[in-house]
Amino acid sequence: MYVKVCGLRTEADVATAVEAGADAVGFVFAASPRQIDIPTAQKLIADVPPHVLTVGVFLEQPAGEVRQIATEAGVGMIQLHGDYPRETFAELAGSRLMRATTLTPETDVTVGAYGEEMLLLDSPKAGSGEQWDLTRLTTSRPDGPWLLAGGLTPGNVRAAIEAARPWGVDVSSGVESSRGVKDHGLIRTFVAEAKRDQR
Ligand SMILES: O=C(O)c1ccccc1NCC(=O)[C@H](O)[C@H](O)COP(=O)(O)O
Repeated sequence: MYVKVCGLRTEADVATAVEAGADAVGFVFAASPRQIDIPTAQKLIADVPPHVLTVGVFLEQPAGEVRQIATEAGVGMIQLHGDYPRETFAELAGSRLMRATTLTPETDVTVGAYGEEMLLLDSPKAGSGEQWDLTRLTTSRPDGPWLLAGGLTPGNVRAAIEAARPWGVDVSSGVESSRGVKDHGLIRTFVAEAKRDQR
């Protein structure tokens, strides 16, 4: 099970996620209590070993701004939230991309449909800690490298994996003690639970 821990803001957050066995770590550049600036991101990313993917998170920011921040910060992948058209993905081609979207009857759930390498199915309010109805996956479900997000916690991630059978999971709110503040014990428990029976 691929595990991404998102919204990291401190060296201790990064060290904890890496030591816990996270496969990817996320840094938020969108307006958010979790937002970090480029110099901080550069410093944190320098501490991430090469086997762990670094992901920059953006929400409805223009492609030029996304490219500039991602390049300066040195992230390995760009995660795009919002109503980005295929043209924006084409503009950012050359970077590794993750398309973050909600699941509606109209959602194209084919991984790569927009040129992305990974797909993230999230709640309508990204980073809110709100869960969504996983039974919607019975009529339409992706295949390949797709991550489930939205209100996952150490306590519900196993059940969510069994219900949705994702390729990976992504968490932010569920491993925080308060909004934007990571709880290192929760990060360790979340990663262990998500990867349980698979090590
Ligand atoms: O975290 C934010 O504040 C945020 C703001 C704007 C766009 C995306 C944002 N976060 C994305 C993520 O952290 C994850 O990909 C995911 O949505 C986590 O959801 P949750 O575990 O429910 O917080």
